[in-house]
Amino acid sequence: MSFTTPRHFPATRMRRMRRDAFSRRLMSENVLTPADLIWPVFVLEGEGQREPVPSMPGVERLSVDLLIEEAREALELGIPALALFPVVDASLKSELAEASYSPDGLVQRSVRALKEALPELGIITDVALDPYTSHGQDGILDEQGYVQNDRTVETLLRQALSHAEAGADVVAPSDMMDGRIGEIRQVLEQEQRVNTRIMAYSAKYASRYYGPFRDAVGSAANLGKADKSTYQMDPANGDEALHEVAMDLSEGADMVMIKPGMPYLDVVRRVKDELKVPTYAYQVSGEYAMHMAAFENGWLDADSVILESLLCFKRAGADGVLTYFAKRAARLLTEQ
Ligand SMILES: NCc1[nH]cc(CCC(=O)O)c1CC(=O)O
Ligand SMILES: [Mg+2]
Repeated sequence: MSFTTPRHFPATRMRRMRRDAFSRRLMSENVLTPADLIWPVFVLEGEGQREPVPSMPGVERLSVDLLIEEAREALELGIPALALFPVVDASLKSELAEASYSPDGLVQRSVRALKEALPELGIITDVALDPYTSHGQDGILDEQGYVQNDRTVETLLRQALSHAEAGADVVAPSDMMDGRIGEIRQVLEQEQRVNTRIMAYSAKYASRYYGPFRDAVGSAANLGKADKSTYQMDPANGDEALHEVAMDLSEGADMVMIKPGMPYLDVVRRVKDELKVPTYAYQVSGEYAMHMAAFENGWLDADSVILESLLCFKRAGADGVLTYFAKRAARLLTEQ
């Protein structure tokens, strides 16, 4: 018996196709392109304002004039859309979040300015009250501190309509109240806004990976130790995500989202398999912060890990990814 010759030449050697770049490329099942990326951004009042977010190195809050310049680059890199989040001054926060639907609020003004400067760039607005409430919850509280569903939905309707009227292409309710997609859809139809798309944060989990985002928009201090588990989903649950997504679709959502991203890719896969609709995932602030911490320590190679992390969303079935790495990734993809 010779040890230099295998006894059974395998008919299948998986490594044959991996031997050369051409055959690796031919059998590649998924591809990441700039068209898969949505860039979440934080907008500030004022002009010429730029503030770093300490727990998200490389991410800045920008006033809209500077944001337009950054957004122009994103558009040139092939990024289809950005998702806008406001940093609301503490003096405008209240129990009832009235500032959320002001026609001249920061978001509404920023949408108008962005659409005027860059009409082809899709603008997605966040429909939720947490940047506007004095307590940092996504809704309006009763005397016991419980977030009231239907009372909150009334305010979300006004907020969503004010975004649509400012010119938002997509409104994205991230609040997890029941029934809000159907109500928003009905109001948009009534107000002749039939082409305003709804991206529903359908399966949004009560996650601690949102911490750096809450620092960025300044809701962390107001929220304190309170959590959002009476309306956001339990990380233990998967079937429930399908129920949530199916309901939002039946109420009129055009796109659905799973959030957070990387620890929840099984949910993305299940949603895509079962419902076969435009499905997005959010690589959230905590995922960004973890990566950046490792990059800054020299523990992971930034460029290749960023692209790998985003490609894996595609493999899991996502049609697109909201990621703070959007511009960096698009630049890398353009250079490749
Ligand atoms: N409704 C607010 C909202 N919209 C997006 C995020 C998180 C995004 C991120 O962590 O990157 C949150 C935070 C929360 O629910 O507390
Ligand atoms: Mg729901």
